[in-house]
Amino acid sequence: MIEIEDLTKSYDGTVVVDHVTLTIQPHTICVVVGTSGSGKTTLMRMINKLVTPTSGTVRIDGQDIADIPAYELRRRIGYAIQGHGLFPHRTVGQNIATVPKLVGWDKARIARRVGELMELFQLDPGQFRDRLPHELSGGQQQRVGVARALAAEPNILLMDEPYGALDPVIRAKAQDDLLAIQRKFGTTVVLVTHDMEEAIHLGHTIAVMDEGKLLQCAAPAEIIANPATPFVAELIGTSERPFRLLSLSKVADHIEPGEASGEPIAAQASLRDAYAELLWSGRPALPVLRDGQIVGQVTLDALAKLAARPQ
Ligand SMILES: Nc1ncnc2c1ncn2[C@@H]1O[C@H](COP(=O)(O)OP(=O)(O)OP(=O)(O)O)[C@@H](O)[C@H]1O
Repeated sequence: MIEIEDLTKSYDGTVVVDHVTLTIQPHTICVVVGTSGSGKTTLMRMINKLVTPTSGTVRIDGQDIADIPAYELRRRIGYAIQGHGLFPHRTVGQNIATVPKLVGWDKARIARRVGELMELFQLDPGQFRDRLPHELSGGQQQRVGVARALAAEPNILLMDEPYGALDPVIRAKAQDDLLAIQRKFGTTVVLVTHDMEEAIHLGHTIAVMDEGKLLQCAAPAEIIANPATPFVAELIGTSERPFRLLSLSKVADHIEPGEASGEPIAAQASLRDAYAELLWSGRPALPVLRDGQIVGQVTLDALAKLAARPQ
């Protein structure tokens, strides 16, 4: 658990993080959103001591980080940043091995871990281990950046705009990779982004910041239904609210009996995708496909009810 209590950072008298109190539960993803300059990165960097707070405390599993040496924090907390921050003259293998080497793992264990992570991120070790970062695509570099952050098996991962530079298709894939990895390892993730869509897709909780202050921290559905301030409502995008609600659920959870006609939709698709397909194809219902079988239908009527303002 990460407990941030009354945390403030000022530079030359200008407050950039303003008395923020926030608890991040273990094994969850907390996404920090807000406009540019609202203090998101500064807040996150106080968790791994890259920035020293002016006042307030951060506790990790009950321990004040002021009492934890920086090298130990670096092992416990992975850090992935926009632009990947890879060392340009080190190979992919050497980049991923950075922290395990720092903390003194033996060679065989490091080699095993590098291989395991490369497989996990679908980078064939035979093909990619000895390449330099500039010999990779942007999406591959991004995966190496996250693999490097996870190398020493940290139980906390901090990510600062990790997908900012990726095109939408690769970005969606990278987000799904993160969700799968987070589920597999139970890592506690704090992720900073400008993108509300990304926050809703990834976050168990969303923390909204403006001018250094934390305006609201809640589950996505709660933030959409009950934004705490007009600024939070604006950030969600008033006209987007129904679609954002639909994007939170899967078709699998809203299958009805009955036989619809035409192209089926996958049970794993989001309701938002189903809604788009219903409108686009002009059908009142879509057959739902799970494990190669049609298992029922998803209907326009049901989606319209789900997208309506929560009572
Ligand atoms: N080392 C520093 N010295 C002085 N001011 C700083 C320093 N680091 C950050 N700031 C200021 O603190 C404020 C918050 O910066 P921060 O990077 O935390 O915002 P952010 O929400 O992450 O922004 P962005 O989304 O643009 O990255 C900004 O006004 C920035 O100029």
